[in-house]
Amino acid sequence: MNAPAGQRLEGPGLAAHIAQEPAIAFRNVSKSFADAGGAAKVTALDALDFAVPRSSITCIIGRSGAGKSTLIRLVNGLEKPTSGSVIVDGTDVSALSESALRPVRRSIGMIFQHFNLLTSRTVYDNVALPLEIAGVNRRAIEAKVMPLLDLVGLADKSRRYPSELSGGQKQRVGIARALATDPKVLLSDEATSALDPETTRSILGLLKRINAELGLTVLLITHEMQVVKQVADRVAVIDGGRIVEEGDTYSVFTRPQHPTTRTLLADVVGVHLPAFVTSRLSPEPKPGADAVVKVIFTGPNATEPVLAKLGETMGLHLNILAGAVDEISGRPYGTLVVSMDAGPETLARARGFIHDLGLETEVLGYVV
Ligand SMILES: Nc1ncnc2c1ncn2[C@@H]1O[C@H](COP(=O)(O)OP(=O)(O)OP(=O)(O)O)[C@@H](O)[C@H]1O
Repeated sequence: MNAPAGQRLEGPGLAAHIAQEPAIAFRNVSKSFADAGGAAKVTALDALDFAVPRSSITCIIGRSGAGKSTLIRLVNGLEKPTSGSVIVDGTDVSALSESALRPVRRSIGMIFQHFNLLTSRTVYDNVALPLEIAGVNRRAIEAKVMPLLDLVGLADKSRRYPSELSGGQKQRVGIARALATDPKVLLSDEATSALDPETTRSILGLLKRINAELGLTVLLITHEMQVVKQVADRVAVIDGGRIVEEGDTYSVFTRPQHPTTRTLLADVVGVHLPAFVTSRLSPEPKPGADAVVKVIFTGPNATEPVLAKLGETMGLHLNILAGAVDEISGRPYGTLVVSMDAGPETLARARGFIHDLGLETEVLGYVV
């Protein structure tokens, strides 16, 4: 974003202006590779525009081969775009030479699926490594490394070697190392994919804490939708090298628009109907059939009093078929599937009654 014409920004105005700029911006970025035979081209990213807001935790999701790794590798300059520019914290990294990239890379931390720790170095020495490379003196390194090990909960393991640590502990070392050079941006390439669900939760908790305490921007790529649900403020869906949908995690997860998003999120959010219901479900109303209705609540309001009231007021017989309460980005999302013995008119009135109480409904079909 440029300063308004004729206006020079300084002091608080400049600070506010910088704060509004995204931490990372892809501007019309394309990236193609020669295929294995070298004859044809593979388009990994296709005129992609995308921005990662400052201090957000943003997740990129997409099918295998959609372009996720290429996108993240462009951020720290491991790849150069074929065209377009990649701006990180105000610097166009795509325009920099390898030597000019070196100091910029210090402001971009990265964590990996397989941790990438040096096995011959202790925990302390792994975290110290980027500082040694940057020429920081021994005393300053110590002043930096010990608080970082404290932050990630490994102060008592500083003299251990990676082989003596669990997967979660290794990733904590990876995070401490990534933070050693005070980055503005932390990139994560499937950093929890090799961890069990409980360890994943604790690593995500740590990333959230770091994001909140240090105001660090976190950009993650992952194929684990549970990770996105737990940690991301924002989510972007990449398909065929383009961002096809993006928004706050709650909106994207509860109202996915693009077919790829719908496919990726199928079975991730809300209830799953038992097979004995789905096998009998028909899309058209039939005489004597019950309507199967999904009732959705997105706030703290529960469905049960609503359904009790509905049954009482309209004299309907309701059967609960399935129900679940999810947490997406820290907010509850509840779904309850009921069948009701209602013809078209009564069904419309029942849905109106539920809507008036602030809940949403969707007719899934009809069962005899
Ligand atoms: N160095 C390369 N040489 C040739 N083709 C490449 C190269 N890197 C990526 N590609 C191709 O670019 C496309 C996008 O790859 P990318 O690795 O970015 O996808 P991805 O979404 O990260 O996939 P996955 O989830 O499987 O890791 C794929 O078709 C891939 O084969």
